[in-house]
Amino acid sequence: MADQTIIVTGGSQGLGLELAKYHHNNDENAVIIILSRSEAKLINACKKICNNTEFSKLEEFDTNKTRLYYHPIDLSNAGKVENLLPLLAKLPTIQKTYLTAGGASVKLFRDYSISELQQGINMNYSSSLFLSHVLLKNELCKHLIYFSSEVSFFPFIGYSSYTPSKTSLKSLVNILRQEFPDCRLTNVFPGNFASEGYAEENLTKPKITKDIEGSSKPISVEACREIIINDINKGYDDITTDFIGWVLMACDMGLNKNWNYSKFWFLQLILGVFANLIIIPIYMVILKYDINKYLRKAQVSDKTKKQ
Ligand SMILES: NC(=O)C1=CN([C@@H]2O[C@H](COP(=O)(O)OP(=O)(O)OC[C@H]3O[C@@H](n4cnc5c(N)ncnc54)[C@H](OP(=O)(O)O)[C@@H]3O)[C@@H](O)[C@H]2O)C=CC1
Ligand SMILES: CCCCCCCCCCCCCCCC(=O)[C@@H](N)CO
Repeated sequence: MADQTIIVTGGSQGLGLELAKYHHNNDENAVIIILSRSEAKLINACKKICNNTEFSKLEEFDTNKTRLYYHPIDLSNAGKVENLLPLLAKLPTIQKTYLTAGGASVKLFRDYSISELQQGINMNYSSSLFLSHVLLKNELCKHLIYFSSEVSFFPFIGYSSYTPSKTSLKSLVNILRQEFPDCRLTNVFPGNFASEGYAEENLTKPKITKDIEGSSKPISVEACREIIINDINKGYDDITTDFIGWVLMACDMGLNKNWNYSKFWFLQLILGVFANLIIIPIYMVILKYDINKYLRKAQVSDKTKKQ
């Protein structure tokens, strides 16, 4: 019978669904719980995870019946997340919680509505913040896995509603590592991978953003999951999923960095010093030139549209 629990937020699609599927197939003594906002999407995801066999609502928890559960919730709603406590407290030991919920809407800052900016904070920061609080405060989970992004090492044009929240997550994890030394806290910084969310963000992504992030070619969701699980199993806690992500992490020096948490960290240290001295200053000059050229062009086409 199942004697442990694995929770996946954002488990209704993309990487979250893939992680839930992986653990459902590979950890036979684990209860899997997926959380996200849309009940219809969650039910669909459960069908994919268990090949249309048994699954149930979290309120009807009974390990004799099934080990796959779903629970629709907006994780950016602090009150609703706090009300999860009685449901979480009666589960078998929570071994892992993947805080995968999140997503990007990618545009120029001036093109967002105020509510889109609010959504960016809700989806990418609050949705992980509040659940972390409930789990850590009540000592309910042994290992939390956060999903930031490579962009948290390098903020650039197009991601203004997203990057600041992902950088906040990175900062939060560094603080929590100090306060909760007995709980394992992993921070994943993925590069592009081909999820449903990625396909959608590409519909509005400005050309300049596509050009800058070109070196992070999208990998498949399965490949991304494999890298993350392998690295977690090897004991790494700051994880990137492609080469450029590893380089950007190396460039992101400072008091926050837990150097020995990442792969080939000593090489990162040397590269970081060298890049901060020479490569980055040159790259920033070129980047500024490219962005200004793009903005001038965008302005010209705006004006012609208005005429
Ligand atoms: N794809 C990529 O290239 C990259 C992705 N990432 C990050 O990795 C994570 C997974 O990405 P990906 O698989 O692309 O994501 P998707 O956009 O494909 O899926 C996002 C998931 O999060 C859920 N979700 C969103 N907001 C909330 C909320 N407020 N409460 C509860 N659930 C919510 C969605 O379900 P519902 O709509 O039903 O709520 C959905 O299940 C995200 O955090 C993303 O920012 C990082 C770097 C690159
Ligand atoms: C030494 C200096 C070199 C600088 C090179 C700069 C390359 C930048 C690559 C950034 C890739 C970002 C991928 C993650 C995007 C993401 O999180 C979204 N797709 C979310 O869905």
